[in-house]
Amino acid sequence: MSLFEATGVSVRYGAVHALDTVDIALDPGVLHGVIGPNGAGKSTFLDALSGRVKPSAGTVRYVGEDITRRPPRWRRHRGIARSFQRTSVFASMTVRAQLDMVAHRQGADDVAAVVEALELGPVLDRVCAEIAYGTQRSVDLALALIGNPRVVLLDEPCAGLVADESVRLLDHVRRLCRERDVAAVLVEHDVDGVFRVCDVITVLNLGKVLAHGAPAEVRADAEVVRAYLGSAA
Ligand SMILES: Nc1ncnc2c1ncn2[C@@H]1O[C@H](COP(=O)(O)OP(=O)(O)OP(=O)(O)O)[C@@H](O)[C@H]1O
Repeated sequence: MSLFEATGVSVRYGAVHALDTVDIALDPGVLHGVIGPNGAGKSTFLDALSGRVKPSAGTVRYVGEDITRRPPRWRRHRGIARSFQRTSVFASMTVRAQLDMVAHRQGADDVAAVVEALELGPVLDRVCAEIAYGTQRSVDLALALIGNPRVVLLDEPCAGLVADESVRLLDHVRRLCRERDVAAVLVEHDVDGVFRVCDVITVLNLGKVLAHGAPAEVRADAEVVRAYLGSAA
């Protein structure tokens, strides 16, 4: 049994099958990439895993318990954290105030450790609107890591970053996943980054799993190359 398992998860928006019988199994210390073209269902999948949308079919289990109908707040308190595609940072608050606010809500006391891990010490007393966008994305990641979650779901943490900022953030994600023994999902358009840092990759296309496996295996998959990677492979 894996720490976190989704089986046969489907999500419909009216007539649209955003997700069609998708499975995933997450284990501690393993970074699991989810890639696919626009509209493939990646964000919807994270929404279903984090409780933001209710699947029309399928089951989500955490430590063996069926949590399919549990809301996001319940999941966050029990160690399933999510970051969002758009930054969730409050522009007018200092970095420290935001981290403290989330720690208070979670009853957590690990702010100092998270600050150290993401090298946020120098910006702690700065207002978020005034720090570099790349650092704001690190603050986002820090907010998700407070309270020592066992599962972390990351929705495009590198959106809007330049290449070397992306490399740095993904290196952080990989290191934190290993060091903290976190089971992580990384949804990301930076395909090269995903192939570089992830241990296992699921490719979605039109709401279905197109391929699943180790990075080298997925990169060589003819269907994946045809539907998604094209000449970039
Ligand atoms: N709230 C919604 N109402 C109706 N349709 C939706 C809704 N959210 C998503 N969809 C549709 O579901 C499908 C999957 O969308 P989703 O945003 O999950 O894809 P994605 O892979 O995350 O795309 P992107 O890479 O562009 O972020 C798309 O066809 C999208 O138009």
